[in-house]
Amino acid sequence: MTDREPLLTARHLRRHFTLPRTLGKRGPGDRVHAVEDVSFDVAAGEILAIVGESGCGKSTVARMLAGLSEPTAGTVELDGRELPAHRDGKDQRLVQLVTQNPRAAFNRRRGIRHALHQPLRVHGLAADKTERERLALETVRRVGLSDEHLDRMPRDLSGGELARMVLARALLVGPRVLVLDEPTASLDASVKATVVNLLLRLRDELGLAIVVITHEIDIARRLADRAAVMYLGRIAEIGAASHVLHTPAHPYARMLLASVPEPDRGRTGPARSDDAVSGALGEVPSAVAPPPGCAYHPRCPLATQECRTEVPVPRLLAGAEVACHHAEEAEVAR
Ligand SMILES: Nc1ncnc2c1ncn2[C@@H]1O[C@H](COP(=O)(O)OP(=O)(O)OP(=O)(O)O)[C@@H](O)[C@H]1O
Repeated sequence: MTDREPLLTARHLRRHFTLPRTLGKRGPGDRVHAVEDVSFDVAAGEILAIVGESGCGKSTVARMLAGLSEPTAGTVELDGRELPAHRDGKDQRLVQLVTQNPRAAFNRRRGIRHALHQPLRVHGLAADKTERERLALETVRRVGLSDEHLDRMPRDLSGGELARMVLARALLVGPRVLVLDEPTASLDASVKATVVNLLLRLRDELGLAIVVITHEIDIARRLADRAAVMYLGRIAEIGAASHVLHTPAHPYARMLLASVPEPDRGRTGPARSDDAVSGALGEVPSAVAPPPGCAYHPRCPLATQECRTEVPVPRLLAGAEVACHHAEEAEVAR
């Protein structure tokens, strides 16, 4: 892994949301700290999974990577070049975000052919209709669908076919990075497996850098080369997926993985809902007033005075970067 060349780099990303005024008065807690100082990189031909409970900031990171949400601070770079927060033209095409609900991604009144020709037209990527059709056909075949799927309406496609079609539409414009927000959440187990295999193939065939946002630990384990665990807007632990998703050092990552039920630990079981995982873990503090020091300290069995006041700086430990003052003790306790 030493010769990994970063393709996409997130540097000190931060995103705060100012809540609307209520009763004409602003209190001290009027800002949601959705993302706080998040840094990572992804190489070409690599899949990074970002996992964590609902509300930890995963989707906000995804939107900033794709240029759909302006960072409060920090930058997104591609091949060492900073991408503008508001993107157009080629910059817009390079990082493609595919969001959770594939059915909502298509205009239900227009056919699939129109949905696939449209981005080619908008970005001026084909000389004429014949060229658009050729590129559309090539791409639907790449995702394992056939020519006749182009003639259908979105309502005529199954959930799995739609999930593959949204990927086709994202691929059409020639991205170097795919950001997938919960790509398998709405699918049943056998279709999940098809999508996982497709993503692994696309990573290898096209050399894409892929960021997968998911609360399904089992899916992350099957897909990811590297993984990051987020908690209340920050990365708790990041490193090789074989380490982070199996034997993490951060006490939060360990608790998150321990909460994954038995079926999820197998290969084919249904994923557990995010709410169910959160219930097992106890209550997450509010992102409006995150705890000082290590945000996890109120729930952490290893917390000391230092944790209550000092934000832990990520440290390299046994193959992963761990943001915990007591990561070594957690390692020993395993
Ligand atoms: N537009 C917004 N305005 C105000 N708060 C927001 C906005 N978008 C997100 N948030 C808040 O930011 C925090 C992070 O949200 P985000 O959707 O990124 O988390 P997530 O980990 O993707 O959760 P989920 O899996 O439930 O989507 C949450 O507290 C959320 O309520």
